[in-house]
Amino acid sequence: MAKLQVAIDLLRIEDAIALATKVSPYIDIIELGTPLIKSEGLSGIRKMKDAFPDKLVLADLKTADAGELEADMAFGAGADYITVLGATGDATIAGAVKSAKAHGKGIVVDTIGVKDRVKRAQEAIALGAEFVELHAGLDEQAEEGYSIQVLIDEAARAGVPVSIAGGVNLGSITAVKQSGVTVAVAGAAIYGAEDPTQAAKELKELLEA
Ligand SMILES: O=C(CO)[C@H](O)[C@H](O)COP(=O)(O)O
Repeated sequence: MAKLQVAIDLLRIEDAIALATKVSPYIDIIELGTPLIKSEGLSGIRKMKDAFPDKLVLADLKTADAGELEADMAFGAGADYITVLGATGDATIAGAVKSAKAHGKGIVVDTIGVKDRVKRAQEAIALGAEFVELHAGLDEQAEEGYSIQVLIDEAARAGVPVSIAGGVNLGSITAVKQSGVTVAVAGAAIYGAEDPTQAAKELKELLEA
């Protein structure tokens, strides 16, 4: 069964925890988005984990260098997963994986900006990542002609554990699920919904259908 991850792209940890409180019954992984971490720092990760000790907490660090050090910092603050950029070198991914193994946690490699996402996903799993995020970021989503279908097609042929992020919503989540993903990531479809609790509930139901 695929997991549901909420990407919280808010700027204040109080707002993020309030949102997580509303949606957590339907969520497997709570993601602190990159802007939230830049705004609140490592203490934001600690506050979220303290508020939800039984949930998996993902810190979307998008680490580009010093993989082992940045992973140590976030795992020390309570993260269960961190993201490392697939666009960076293998040594950075390997360093973060070393830290994850030492802490009993996991690395997620984010393919944002990577030309051949499927090839890089396979390489990242070989390096020890737990799963790879096939990701079209907010800027790519805003480009004319963007369709999540590209990610869905890539997930179906990846042959390794992947998540999809970039426009997962009530209209797309069934196709996302059918592509065989390990995790479906929904940000705006939840935090931007009029009723985030209902949105999370419906997304979870479609994922489990
Ligand atoms: O990591 C991100 C941006 O870099 C977003 O959290 C991720 O893309 C979620 O997107 P959406 O709001 O479309 O679900």
